Amino acid sequence: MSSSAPTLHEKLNHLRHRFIEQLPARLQQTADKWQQSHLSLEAESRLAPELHRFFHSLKGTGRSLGFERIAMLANQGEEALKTSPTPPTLNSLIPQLFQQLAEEIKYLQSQQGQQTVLASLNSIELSSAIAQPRSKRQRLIYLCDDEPDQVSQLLHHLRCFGHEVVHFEDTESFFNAVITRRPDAIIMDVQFPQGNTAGTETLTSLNKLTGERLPSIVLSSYGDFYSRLSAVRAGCNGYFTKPIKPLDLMLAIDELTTPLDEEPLRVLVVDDEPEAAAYHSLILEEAGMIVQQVNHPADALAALDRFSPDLLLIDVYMPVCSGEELATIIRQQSAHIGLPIIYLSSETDSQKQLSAMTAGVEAFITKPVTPDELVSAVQLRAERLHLLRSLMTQDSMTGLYNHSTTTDMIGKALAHAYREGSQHAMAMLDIDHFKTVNDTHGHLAGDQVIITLARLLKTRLRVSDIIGRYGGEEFVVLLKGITAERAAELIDELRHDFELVDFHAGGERFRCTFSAGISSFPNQPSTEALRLSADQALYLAKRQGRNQVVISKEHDPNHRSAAQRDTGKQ
Ligand SMILES: Nc1nc2c(ncn2[C@@H]2O[C@H](COP(=O)(O)OP(=O)(O)OP(=O)(O)O)[C@@H](O)[C@H]2O)c(=O)[nH]1
Repeated sequence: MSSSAPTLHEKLNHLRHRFIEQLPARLQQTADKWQQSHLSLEAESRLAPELHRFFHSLKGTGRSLGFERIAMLANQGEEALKTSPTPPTLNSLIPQLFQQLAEEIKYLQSQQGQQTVLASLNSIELSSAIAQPRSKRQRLIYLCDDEPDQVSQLLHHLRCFGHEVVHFEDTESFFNAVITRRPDAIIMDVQFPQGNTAGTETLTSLNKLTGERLPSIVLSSYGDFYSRLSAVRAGCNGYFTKPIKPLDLMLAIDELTTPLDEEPLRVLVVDDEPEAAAYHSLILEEAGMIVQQVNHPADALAALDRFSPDLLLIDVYMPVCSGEELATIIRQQSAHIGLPIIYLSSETDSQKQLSAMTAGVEAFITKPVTPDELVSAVQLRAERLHLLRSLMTQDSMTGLYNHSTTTDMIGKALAHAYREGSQHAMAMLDIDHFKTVNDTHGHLAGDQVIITLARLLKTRLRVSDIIGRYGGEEFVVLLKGITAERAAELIDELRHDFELVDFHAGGERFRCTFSAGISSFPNQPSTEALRLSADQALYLAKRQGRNQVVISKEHDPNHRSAAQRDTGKQ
């Protein structure tokens, strides 16, 4: 039985429960410390900063998660400590606040309280930018067409590039499906048994009913003026006459939706409050970003090197070291000079905000922050650095990592795997007889083959895998956390799909294949050893007849590749 992924509201609800669950123990611990500190004035003043931090973070996280009363009580505690009143005032106020907080937690844990929590949760508004992650690689495409030959060819190409495709043979079932679940794009045939423009008429009715113009591309046997006019009136974004070239159709789908080459933004969240860090991470992840959390400032430097974020989101108020101090430490390292930093704090005092900004941070966001505000603040500041970085690290033709970046990233991944004791596999891929492809069909057609293979790797492998263009028609992939055997199976599936892709040049149709060699870590303990070993296996694959995947001999001398097993080759 398949269970659907939790929605943002469900994840938020889980986070709120977790926050409320751990709060009584935290409150009790702080109350006990306060009780004991009464023994001396000195103990009381020693506890004051810790108590201030407790109220401050409770206020921030409470507000972010929508616990208004908890935030209000915490604010009273923070203000009382800030204005440093005489001990007798504090002595009566603090235990009173502890008591009120304990009552509020009890209420929130009761059935009635939980209903209130749910009601406030449902009031969280999510903009369409957040509800629909920008960078998800897979799109939902509805293909409505009743011509079996064309359909099977299109389905192969669309699925091969990682899209989820639902096929409808008639306009009625297509119509009902769109009402139930909106696709990212529609591919619609124009002619059906009901009429020569039944396809475009269905789209027109849908647009009227939904009040939206659904992204759509029309396929037609005719290129005449009136057929095209019917498509324009139905609000279609593209018009293809048959026979369709699937790769051209894929490009049109890309233009209709978000470009695939757009790598998601990477954000590092540093916050000593796990629930606050989890809340902000959740919002950014829902908007399609890759987020990593660090709960101790001392771990931030290692995380920066390992994760290479496009932006840092720091809580200003942390124990051990403040956000300002952390930002200064980071800024003092030349590698991170241009990294955008955003402070996140419940501090509303503008003077304090101004002084915090002296460490050269880009923005100061006051908690609680709405999902929309957080996402747009991060996007605004991170995208410029992200673009500059892409230009330096990516191969311009394919959008894959270039040679030096790939080597660099694999080195870092291996260092991490060595510490964690995990395993990785490396695959080297090379297009077969590529010189002949160029010589026969032209350099532009050759480029198209390279771009298509790059795209196939990008859409079908995991976001966490490292995919690089090593040289001309050679690619390298680090497949994380899997064995050489599993990697060979995965690459062999891609090999099989790739050999069925149709390319067109100068009125001719042609197909291409690739060969691959696989090596594995820690069998081969360094980037260079992995590369050499995978290269030897690739050489063997070429010598044995190409269009196959071979696992390095050093890995297992008795091993036969997945392709060899398929074809029974020795
Ligand atoms: N179109 C195109 N061709 C390229 C690019 N980079 C390298 N090439 C060409 O790729 C070809 C690679 O040829 P070889 O490495 O000899 O490969 P092959 O002998 O054809 O094939 P195998 O023996 O199966 O590897 C050369 O003709 C290069 O000019 C590129 O970016 N675009």
